[in-house]
Amino acid sequence: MPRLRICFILNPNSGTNRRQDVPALITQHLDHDKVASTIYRTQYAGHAEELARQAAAEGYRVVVAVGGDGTVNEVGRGLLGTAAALGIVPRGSGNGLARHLRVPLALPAAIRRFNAPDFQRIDVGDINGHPFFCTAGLGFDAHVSKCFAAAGTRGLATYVQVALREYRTFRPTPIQVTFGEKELDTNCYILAFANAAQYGNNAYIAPLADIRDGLLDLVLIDALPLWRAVRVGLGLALGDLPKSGAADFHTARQVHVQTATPLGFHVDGDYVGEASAFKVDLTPLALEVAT
Ligand SMILES: Nc1ncnc2c1ncn2[C@@H]1O[C@H](COP(=O)(O)OP(=O)(O)OP(=O)(O)O)[C@@H](O)[C@H]1O
Repeated sequence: MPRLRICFILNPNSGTNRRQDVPALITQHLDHDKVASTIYRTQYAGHAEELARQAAAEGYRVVVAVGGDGTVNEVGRGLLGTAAALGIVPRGSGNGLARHLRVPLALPAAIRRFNAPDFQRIDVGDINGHPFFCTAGLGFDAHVSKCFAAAGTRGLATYVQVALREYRTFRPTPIQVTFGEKELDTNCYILAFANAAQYGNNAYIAPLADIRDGLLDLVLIDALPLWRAVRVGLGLALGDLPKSGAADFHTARQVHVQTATPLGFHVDGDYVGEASAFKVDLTPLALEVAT
């Protein structure tokens, strides 16, 4: 049997547990009779996408993102349209896609999975030309991801701190949302597009989202008074937001959004920028993953 060729793409800056020596763990936990592996290290933001595309062109069957959802997004983007499958060694602070795909969070166990991986395909979302694999969103979640990036420290505690601080001043924006036969004139506090069920850290924004159903789960929160903010927080933690009545849920393959004033958006937790028109769609089963 020829050995499975795997390329690991390591973001040296990701996550809160940077001290773990990933190359040593790969040497220790891969079965080198079954797997031939290489490690590429990213040198700048965006580099993982280029390295992933290069690894796919070099014939690697699996290209593994070693990092958080930002690195997973870059590697996934680089692999779209190629014959290589995406793997994940989760080393971020949220690890939304890894958690959704039930990749072990402990690095040795995650690495050992590549000795005999399972292959499956997942849907891929796109917002204004930016692919996403886990979630994208407009409004408060995007605003918090922008402030979080500027916060200097990572992790859930910083995220919650930033969200609580920004909650005091963030205001909703009037929007028009069109999908299928529906047209909603509403306000956007948060409009999330979920391919996977969670933002990361087991915060379940769309607990019923199926990453293989050919549909995005839309989660709309038009206003967030304190009572509802508490219920949304609980719903994220308990995974019962759809039952809570604190958010509206829809499913769609394609969505158009017009906003009264420019609104920030994120893909997979990384802030992208502002726009006042959004086209969001989903391509079914567009990416192969190895888990
Ligand atoms: N060598 C590098 N130098 C600077 N930035 C990098 C480098 N490699 C990758 N990046 C950028 O770092 C960003 C954050 O990485 P990543 O998401 O993997 O880690 P994280 O932010 O700690 O995890 P999480 O997204 O789970 O919070 C990525 O979007 C990527 O663009």
